[in-house]
Amino acid sequence: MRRFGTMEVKENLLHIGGISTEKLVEEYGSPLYVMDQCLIEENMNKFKRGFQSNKFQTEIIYASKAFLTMAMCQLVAREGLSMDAVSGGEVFTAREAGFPMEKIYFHGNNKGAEEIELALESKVGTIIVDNPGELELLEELCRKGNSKVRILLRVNPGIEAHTHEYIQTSKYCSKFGESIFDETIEGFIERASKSQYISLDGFHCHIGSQIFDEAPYLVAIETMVEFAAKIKRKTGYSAKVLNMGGGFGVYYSKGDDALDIEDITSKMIEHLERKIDEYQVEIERVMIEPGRSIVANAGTTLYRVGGLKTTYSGKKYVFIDGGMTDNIRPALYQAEYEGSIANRMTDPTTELVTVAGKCCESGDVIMKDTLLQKCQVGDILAVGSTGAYNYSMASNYNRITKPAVVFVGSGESKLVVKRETYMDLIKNDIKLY
Ligand SMILES: Cc1ncc(COP(=O)(O)O)c(C=O)c1O
Ligand SMILES: N[C@@H](CCCC[NH3+])C(=O)O
Repeated sequence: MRRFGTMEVKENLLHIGGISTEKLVEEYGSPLYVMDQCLIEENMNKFKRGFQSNKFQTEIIYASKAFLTMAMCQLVAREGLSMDAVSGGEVFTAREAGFPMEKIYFHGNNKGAEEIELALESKVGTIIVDNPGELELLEELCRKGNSKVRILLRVNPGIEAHTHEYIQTSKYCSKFGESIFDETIEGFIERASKSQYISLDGFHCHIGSQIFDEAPYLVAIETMVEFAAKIKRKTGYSAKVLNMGGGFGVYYSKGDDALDIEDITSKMIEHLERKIDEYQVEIERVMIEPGRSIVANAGTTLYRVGGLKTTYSGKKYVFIDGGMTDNIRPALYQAEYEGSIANRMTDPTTELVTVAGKCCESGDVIMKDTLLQKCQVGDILAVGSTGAYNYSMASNYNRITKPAVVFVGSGESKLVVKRETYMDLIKNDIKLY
C-alpha cells in the first residue's frame, strides 16, 4: 500500500498522525475512517499556492460531496477556502457548522423549492443555476422573499475526459447544465442577465472526476473563454466569473498517475491568462472546485479481519467487518484500492487474496486478487486513500451501521462523527401495529 501524509511504520505497526492504528481501533472500534488532518491541510495549501494570478482573482472551492462533516466545514473555513454544496443537507451542515455562508456555492440539477428557500434564508453566496426551469423557480422565490442572489450558469462545454463513464459530466448527453452548442442558451443568458432578482456573475463547468490528463482542462479553459467572448459579441453580456470545476485525479492503486496539484493549477493559470488576453474577455475572477484531490489520500479505513476462507476452487478470501456499505466505489466503478495488514506492515506480502465485506452481496469486494501479508483473525486491515466518496457515499444496506470518523494529527485523535448505533437505525421507523 502506498503511504501518504503522516503514515509511518514503527515496530511493524502502521501509525497515522503519530498514533498507532491498533490504538485507534481499540479506542474507537472498527471499521473506522481515519482522516490525516495535516495532509488535508497540505493539499489545500498546494491549491492555494498553485492557483494564483496577478491578472485576476482566484478562489478554491472545496467540493464537499467528497467528504462532509461539521468538523470538515470548520477546517475548510479555517483554511480560507470556499465550499460547494449540492443539496439542502449539505447547505444545512455547513450552516450548522458555522461556515461563512457567503462562501457557499449551491449546485444541483434538480434543486427543490425548499432547498432553494433554505439556501436563500441561509444567505448562501452563489447559486449555480442548471437550467431555465430552475431560473424561473429561483426568480419566483426571490420575488416572494424580496431578495436578490448571485448566480453562475452551469454550462456543458462538451468535453470528453477519459474517466469512468459514470463520472463523466460533460458529454453531450450529460444531465448537467445547458450545452454551449445549443442556440437557445443565448436567450437563457440574456434573460438571466436582465432579471431584477438575480445578478449573473458568469459561467460554471465541470468536465468530470478522477481525470489524469491535463489536456481536457486546457481545452475546457479555451472553450469557456471563447464561449464568454461569443456571448459578449452576440448578446452584449460580459461574464466576469468563470468556475472551471474540479475532477483532479488521485492515486488509488498501481497505474494511477495522479495530477500534481501545484503543476496542473499553475498550468491552468498560465493558460487562463493567455486565453483571457487573446479573446479579450473581462474575466475578473476564476474558481476551481476540487474535492477528491483534497481528501482522498488523507483517508484510511481500518477494519478487523473476522474470517479467512479458501473456497473449493482455491480462491482465498479475507473477510472484514465492513465492506460496500462504507466503500461502495469498487462495486460502483470497479475502483481499485491498496491495503496492508496494519499490524504486520514489514512482513512480506505473499498472500494472493480477495478482501470481501459482510454484506449479502457477491459484489461486496473491497480488493480483488491483491497481495497482502499473511494475516490472522483479529488483525487490522488498513485500506488506503479512502478519504473521498467513501464516508459521503456510505449506506445502511443490510442495516449495517456507519463507522465513526476520527481526525488524527500530531499524536492526537479527535472523534468527529460517532459510530452509528442500532438505535440510530430504527429512530425514524414507525411500527405498523
Ligand atoms: C460540479 C462539481 N464540482 C466539483 C466536483 C468535484 O470533483 P472531484 O471530487 O473529482 O474533484 C464535482 C464532482 O465530480 C462536481 O460535480
Ligand atoms: N462519487 C464519485 C465521483 C462523482 C463526483 C461528483 N460529481 C466517485 O466516487 O468517484
